[in-house]
Amino acid sequence: MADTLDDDEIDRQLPDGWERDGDEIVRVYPFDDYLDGVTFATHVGEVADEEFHHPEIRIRYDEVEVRLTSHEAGGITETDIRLANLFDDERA
Ligand SMILES: C[C@H](O)[C@H](O)[C@H]1CNC2=NC(N)=NC(=O)C2=N1
Repeated sequence: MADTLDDDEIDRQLPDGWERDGDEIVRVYPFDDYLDGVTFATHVGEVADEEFHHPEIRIRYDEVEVRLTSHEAGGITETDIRLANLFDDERA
């Protein structure tokens, strides 16, 4: 099981655009078109399933919110940081 990161490690490793919210990291991705957000959410889901590490995804009419935490570890781990970067690549 992965070890959780401490506060300093999280602050140092959090990718640009992501914020910490308790035991989760979160990013909101804006979209002009609702279906572009839906497509992005699908790509996030595909990456998550490939990596077997699953975020919470909330699709709103003009944005998609993605939340990551490592449930089994009980906090934020390197896996969450890695997935955050992978999701950002899907947006690029
Ligand atoms: C049983 C447990 O859900 C699985 O081992 C995997 C699936 N996806 C997961 N996703 C996340 N975010 N955290 C986990 O600990 C996790 N565990």
